[in-house]
Amino acid sequence: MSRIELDGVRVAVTLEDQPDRQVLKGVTAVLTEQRVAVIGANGSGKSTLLRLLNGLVAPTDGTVTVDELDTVRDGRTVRQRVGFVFTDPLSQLVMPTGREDVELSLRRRHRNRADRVAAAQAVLDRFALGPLADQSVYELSGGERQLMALAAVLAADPDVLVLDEPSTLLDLRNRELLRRTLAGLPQQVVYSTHDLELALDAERALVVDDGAIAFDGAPAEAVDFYRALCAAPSEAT
Ligand SMILES: Nc1ncnc2c1ncn2[C@@H]1O[C@H](COP(=O)(O)OP(=O)(O)OP(=O)(O)O)[C@@H](O)[C@H]1O
Repeated sequence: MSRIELDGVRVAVTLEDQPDRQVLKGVTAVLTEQRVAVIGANGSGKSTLLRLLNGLVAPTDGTVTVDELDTVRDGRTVRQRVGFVFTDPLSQLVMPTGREDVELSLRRRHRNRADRVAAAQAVLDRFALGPLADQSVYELSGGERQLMALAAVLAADPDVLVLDEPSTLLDLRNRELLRRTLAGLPQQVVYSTHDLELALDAERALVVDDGAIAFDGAPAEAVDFYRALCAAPSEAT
C-alpha cells in the first residue's frame, strides 16, 4: 500500500474581497489504509484535499508526499502514480470517444498498438462499456461518462486512485458496480463522497469541516459525527 502524508498543509486562495481565504487550515494526516473516504459539507474543502494528493493543488504551507515523493517537487512522477477521477467526467475525457481515451491512458503500458487495443477492450468490457466505446463522449449520459472516465484512469493502473465524488451521476446499478469495483481494486483508493453508504465501505473516513479534519477514524463513527455536525445549529445563524 502507498503512504500518503500531509504535513501541516494550509491552502489559501486570493479572492477579490478576501486576499487570504483559507480553504484548508493546517491538515496533518498519514494515510496508509487501502480505502479512505472523505466526507463533509459542500464547500468544506474535500476536493481541495484530494487535489493536493496528485499535485493539482499545491500547498501554500506544509508538504504532501506520496511514498516520499513530494507532490510539488516530483509532480510529474506523482501524477503517473496517482490517478485522479474528476467529478465532472468532461474535464477528464479529452479524446472524442471513450475507446480513444482508454487507449490514450494505455500508451505508457502498451507501446504496441495491437496490445493496446486488446487491453482497452478488456477495460471497457469490465465496465460493460464496449457498446458505448465508439460514440462521441458528448452523446453519453452523465453516468456513462463517469464510468468511462473511471475506466480510462484505471487503464493506466495507478498505484493510488483518487476519486472526487465518483457516484454522483450513477444510477443504482452503476453505483453498485462502482462499489464492487472499488472494493476489488488492489491499489489504495481515496475518495470524497456525499454517498454515506459508499463512505461506509472504506476502512477509514475523514470528516472535513470548514477546511480542517474534524474527525478521523472508523467510517461508521465518522458518519455519526458528520450527521451530528449537520444537525448542530450553524454558527452563522
Ligand atoms: N481556487 C480557488 N479559488 C477560490 N476559492 C476556492 C478555490 N478552490 C476552492 N475554493 C473554495 O474553497 C472552498 C472549498 O472548496 P472545495 O471544492 O474543496 O469544497 P468541497 O468540500 O469539495 O465541496 P463540494 O462538496 O461542494 O464539492 C469553497 O468555498 C470553494 O469555493
